[in-house]
Amino acid sequence: MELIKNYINGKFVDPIQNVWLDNYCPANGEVYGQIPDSKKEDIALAYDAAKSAFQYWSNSTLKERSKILIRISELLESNLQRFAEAESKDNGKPISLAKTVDIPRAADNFRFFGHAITQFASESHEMPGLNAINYTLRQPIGVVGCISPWNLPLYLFTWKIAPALAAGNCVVAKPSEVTPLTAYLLGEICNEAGLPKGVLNIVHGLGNVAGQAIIEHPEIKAISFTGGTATGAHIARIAAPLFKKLSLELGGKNPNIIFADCDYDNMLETTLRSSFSNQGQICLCGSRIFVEASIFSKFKNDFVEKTKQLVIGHPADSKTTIGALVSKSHLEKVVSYIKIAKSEGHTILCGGNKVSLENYENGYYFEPTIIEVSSNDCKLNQEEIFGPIVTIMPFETEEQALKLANDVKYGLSATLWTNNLKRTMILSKQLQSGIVWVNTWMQRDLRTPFGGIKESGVGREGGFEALRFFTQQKNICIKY
Ligand SMILES: NC(=O)C1=CN([C@@H]2O[C@H](COP(=O)(O)OP(=O)(O)OC[C@H]3O[C@@H](n4cnc5c(N)ncnc54)[C@H](O)[C@@H]3O)[C@@H](O)[C@H]2O)C=CC1
Ligand SMILES: O=C(O)/C=C/C=C(\O)C(=O)O
Repeated sequence: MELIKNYINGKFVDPIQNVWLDNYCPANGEVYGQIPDSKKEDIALAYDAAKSAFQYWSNSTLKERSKILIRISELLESNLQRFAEAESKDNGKPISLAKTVDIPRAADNFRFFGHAITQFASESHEMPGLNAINYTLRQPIGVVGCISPWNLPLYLFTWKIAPALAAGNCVVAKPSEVTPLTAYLLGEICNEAGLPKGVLNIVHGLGNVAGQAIIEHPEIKAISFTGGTATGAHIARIAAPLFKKLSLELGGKNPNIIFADCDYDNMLETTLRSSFSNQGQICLCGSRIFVEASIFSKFKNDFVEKTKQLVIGHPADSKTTIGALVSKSHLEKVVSYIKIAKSEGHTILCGGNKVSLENYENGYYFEPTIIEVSSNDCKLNQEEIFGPIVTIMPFETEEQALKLANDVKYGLSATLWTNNLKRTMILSKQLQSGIVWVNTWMQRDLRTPFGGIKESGVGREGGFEALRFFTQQKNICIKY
């Protein structure tokens, strides 16, 4: 049994009320560990530790912060196999993905912000003729809250924590209760890297209990959250009257627009990934595929053919390309969309079923699924499924493609496949999303602003945007 503990003030501690939650393995549906069911008093303890550490950490040199963050990054890299195995076991994702994407990116997050903080600067404004100069300090906020989801557990957890720490804040963080394991292991790495006690505190537990206590805490003045749109809206309702800074990275229902003039083979390979990577559980997945009518039928056949070749298997098997969904309840949510698809009269081109793997019959496996829809105005195209289900639909004109792409409440990312420069420029400008990829997908440069518009969130993560979020400005005007 894997017993996960809270990491508070540099130590691993039991939850104060000694209440625990079961942790399930998606690959076989069995309980394999327990995690703290932390309450308000655990968050208060973590807050106190963070507050005590703030004086030292906020005054530490950039050199010290940078050195420790880079050391954490190195330790994650040298523990790659251990972390990848833990992530794969806890989340159900293929080990190959955890090893090549999740854990390397978590390490990159620390290294990137370890360097970025040494380059972060603020402005000064001289007032010619008035003998005055303004300079703007960018000061750490204090104790901040970081709440992350289950789909890219350590990747997204560290994407928040690293800039918060780099900017001189102390952190109370809560990973998803569904995937707590790598966040727990991170505590060990932080101690080994010499992160002073209390600077980072990791508390495990339910969203509506431990998470709620973070967002309600009157002295935690900034919240960085990634997760579902409904949860984001709830957090905003609580945090706004408490005047907290908020960064919300929420759901998506991203269009993947394919024109006939694209580089077809690259498009097909990438579309396979943008549809089904991580079992479709990435907020950036292109779940609505719109294809120019002249290549629709070829695309449909080729895409179905390729999808059928994906290997559904145990996450620990290196040949597996489609692992298990994260939880039983999420599997049931995904299954419910097949019923909806049938009731809405769509055509299931492939997939659509749960999979019973030999020896792992209780695991949460589901076939990668392609559904042909005839309208964008249906639940399948309007609601975030967040699983291995994509829809395809033909379009005739650029204008129609744009209208279909934008006709949704979300606005996180969009992918465009074309070699027409003018079309690229016009559509990229008009697509309602925070991120547009042209002839690529999920090509990430950590310096760029990352986030969505509409119901996909507010605020931007990444690069200096994240460092700006985790600092507050103070303008000082000096007359001489
Ligand atoms: N990266 C993304 O965009 C994600 C989107 N989702 C979407 O959201 C749907 C629901 O998934 P959930 O696991 O329920 O996501 P969620 O949004 O409830 O969970 C994300 C994080 O928020 C925490 N949380 C939940 N309620 C909270 C509260 N009241 N106060 C503070 N923290 C709270 C959770 O414990 C978790 O750490 C998914 O089916 C998917 O459509 C889910 C996870 C990630
Ligand atoms: O690459 C990133 O920074 C983020 C990727 C994915 C998500 O944020 C998500 O799936 O929530």
